[in-house]
Amino acid sequence: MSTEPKPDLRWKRVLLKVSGEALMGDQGFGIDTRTLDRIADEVAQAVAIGARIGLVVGGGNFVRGARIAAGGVNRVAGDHMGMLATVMNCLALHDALTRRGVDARVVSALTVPAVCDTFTQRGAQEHMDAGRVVLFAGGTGNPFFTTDSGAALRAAEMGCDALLKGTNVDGVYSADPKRDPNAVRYERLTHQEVLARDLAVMDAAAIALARDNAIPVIVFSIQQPGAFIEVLCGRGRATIVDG
Ligand SMILES: Nc1ncnc2c1ncn2[C@@H]1O[C@H](COP(=O)(O)OP(=O)(O)O)[C@@H](O)[C@H]1O
Ligand SMILES: O=c1ccn([C@@H]2O[C@H](COP(=O)(O)OP(=O)(O)O)[C@@H](O)[C@H]2O)c(=O)[nH]1
Repeated sequence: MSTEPKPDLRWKRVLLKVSGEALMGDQGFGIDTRTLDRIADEVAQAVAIGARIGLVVGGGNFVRGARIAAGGVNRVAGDHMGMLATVMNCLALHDALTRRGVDARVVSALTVPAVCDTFTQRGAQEHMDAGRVVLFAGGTGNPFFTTDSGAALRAAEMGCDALLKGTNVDGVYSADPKRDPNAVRYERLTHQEVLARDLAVMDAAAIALARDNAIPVIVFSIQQPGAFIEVLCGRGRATIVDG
């Protein structure tokens, strides 16, 4: 048994949202297995230091309903495709976690019984309470929603201490930092400030749900190796949205 002292966790029961695009790594599409393995390593490390983890994975590395609809496909069909993309990402991450000996389950809001269990609040809660990593596939299970909203919903249902948004940027900025080189990064904001200033790092429905349930949202770069563990311990480069 390791004699290494375990670091103190600032957040013990968390919902980690990983954007689909983050899984692409440097590729333009799909899953980069090196990135997948690194994220699985970090989740395994978090479990080893005592964190309870629910995971919502996006699907933007494969399909976004709105983008498909812009090309003429029916929006609901496009959103169903997007939700199926989240199932694929969860299956990949589940496999990577299982290979590391982490006890994990995929539960989907969009029922695909041949490949994973169907989400129920009670079943998922039991898994989390037992220390299993729960991968929530299918977002909310409804078209016209996003996996950010799915993440806020599951964070509330699972009684999580915080919603950790692991994305491609290292926090919330005054404007989209990918478009505006003069955008300023914030250390701390309230949910209400994010909504009032229309800071588009997360959709408004997700921020409002987190606000209404007093769930802090922490935005950090999942691209940065080690950042997830740092954030779990209350350190590292991130924006905290709270209060
Ligand atoms: N005010 C902002 N602060 C930080 N990031 C922002 C902001 N506005 C827009 N973004 C964009 O939001 C993205 C993060 O959201 P995410 O859900 O991971 O990706 P997407 O919205 O493409 O699915 C970043 O890649 C960033 O370019
Ligand atoms: O509750 C949900 C969650 C997701 N989606 C669909 O799945 C796609 C992928 O999710 P998202 O865009 O949130 O993924 P991310 O941007 O995090 O990769 C979305 O574009 C939607 O088409 C949906 O219809 N309902």
